[in-house]
Amino acid sequence: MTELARSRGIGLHTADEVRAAEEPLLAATAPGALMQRAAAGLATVCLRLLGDTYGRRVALLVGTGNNGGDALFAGARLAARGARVSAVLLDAERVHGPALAALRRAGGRVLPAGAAGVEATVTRADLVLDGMLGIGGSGGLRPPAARLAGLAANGAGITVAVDVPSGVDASTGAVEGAAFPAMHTVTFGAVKLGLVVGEGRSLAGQVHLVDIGLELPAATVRQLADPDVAARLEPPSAGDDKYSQGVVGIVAGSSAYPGAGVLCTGAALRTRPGLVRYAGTAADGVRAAWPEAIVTDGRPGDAGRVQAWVVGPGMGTDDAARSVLAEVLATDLPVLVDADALTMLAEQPELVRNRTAGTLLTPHDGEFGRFGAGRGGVGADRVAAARRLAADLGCTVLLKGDATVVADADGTAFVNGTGTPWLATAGTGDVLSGIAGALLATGLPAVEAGAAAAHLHGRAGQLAARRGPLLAGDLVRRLPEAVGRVHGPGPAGLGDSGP
Ligand SMILES: NC(=O)C1=CN([C@@H]2O[C@H](COP(=O)(O)OP(=O)(O)OC[C@H]3O[C@@H](n4cnc5c(N)ncnc54)[C@H](OP(=O)(O)O)[C@@H]3O)[C@@H](O)[C@H]2O)[C@@H](O)CC1
Ligand SMILES: [K+]
Repeated sequence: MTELARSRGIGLHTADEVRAAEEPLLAATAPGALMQRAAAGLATVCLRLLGDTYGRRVALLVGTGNNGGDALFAGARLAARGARVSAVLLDAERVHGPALAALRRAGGRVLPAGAAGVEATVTRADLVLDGMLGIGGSGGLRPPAARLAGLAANGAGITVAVDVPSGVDASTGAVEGAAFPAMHTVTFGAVKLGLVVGEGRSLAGQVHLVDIGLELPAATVRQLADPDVAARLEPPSAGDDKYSQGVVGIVAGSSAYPGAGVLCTGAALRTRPGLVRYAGTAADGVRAAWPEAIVTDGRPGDAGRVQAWVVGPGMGTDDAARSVLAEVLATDLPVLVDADALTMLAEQPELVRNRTAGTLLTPHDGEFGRFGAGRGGVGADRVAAARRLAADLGCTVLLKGDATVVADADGTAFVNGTGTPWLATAGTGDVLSGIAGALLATGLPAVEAGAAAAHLHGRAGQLAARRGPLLAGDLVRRLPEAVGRVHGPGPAGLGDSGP
């Protein structure tokens, strides 16, 4: 097995996939055994978070399904360790009976959601466990559940979601109205896709996976970790020269606005310093900033041989820009299309439909909406949106966001896990394009190059944000450290310990 095949990242699964995997396991195990595994794992995480359990106040928010059962059984385990546990029931008539009995046996207190003491119970708890809704939830939280989520948000305790924060769609991360704001989510059997994408990402907090013995099909959506990205960044070998490490050509910026060309070229150089070529009207600015680049103010065809192109950031949308875009897309090389080039491409999508080499489009939500398949906007399901545009154009789509999604025309997708809100800054997209273009030139398939680039970009952002507000140029400066970070400290134990 190759290094790349081994480093496939963490699988992310939908609620339907988890349900399908649960069925045979439920049939093959004793009744209630899976719930006991879930509750034991949940209680272990809560014990770790609480530290000393004796006398600590724990509030359970309990819904009508098995998610509530998990919370009650875990609460019984915490009560047995000396915690003062109170269960707030959304519906006292419909609650997991054996789990409620277990909590009562362990000395837990039970009160209905409408009782007078609920507000104090939830807001003064040291830990609030959200067992209102799991993968069986749908639509926005109903009012009693929404009220409890609000109390937990205003309380002082550690907030822990059981399987999924209530109100978050487990498969898409979408939220309609209120949701439980979790500092931690303890999830069972598989990491649900909705915990890492869309609004779900910030509501889930830190995700803890408890193994309950589920056997899932190979995931079609994955998240790369540092070692997975390292496996995609082949370091130069002894026999390499400046041409053999992958040469990227950059078409970005303009004479009036050279910044995008400078940032994009710099990011490519800092990712794969072997050789970067630049062709465009920001040539003077790029030459001054990056004497290491080979620069021409001519057309792409004048730049010399490259293995991949980046086209678009800050290049404008005039006739000259349109003709340059058409020239680059007519090559049989991988091309990354960003910013102004996306605006032009949305008017002429046929330019990419029949390309044989990889094409990586990197839209933000606004640019996404300009394409036919993107009309109506990205919507609540960001993975489905990226897949839709990729399938329509036969391309790879990197949809930027808090958790960037990269999807291929065949449905293979990655959700990025690194980054910081500080990345929402002018010019950071130009940097991402330079990184991804440099990786495309090394021969990585577009979906892999996009996923690895998003990860590196987020890591560079995290490193830069340690010093406060970041500028796009700070990302470029931090890229070598981000590359070093994903490779790890190495055998000698030297290197930056990271953020
Ligand atoms: N299966 C297994 O082996 C294992 C499963 N496990 C656990 O089970 C969980 C799945 O359990 P589940 O299927 O019982 O569904 P669950 O998420 O508890 O919710 C269903 C209830 O919610 C209600 N409801 C729905 N929408 C709502 C809304 N918007 N606002 C308010 N209420 C709403 C709905 O009510 P109804 O619509 O019927 O009135 C229904 O009664 C899973 O996430 C994991 O924690 C683990 O123990 C491991 C083993
Ligand atoms: K929950």
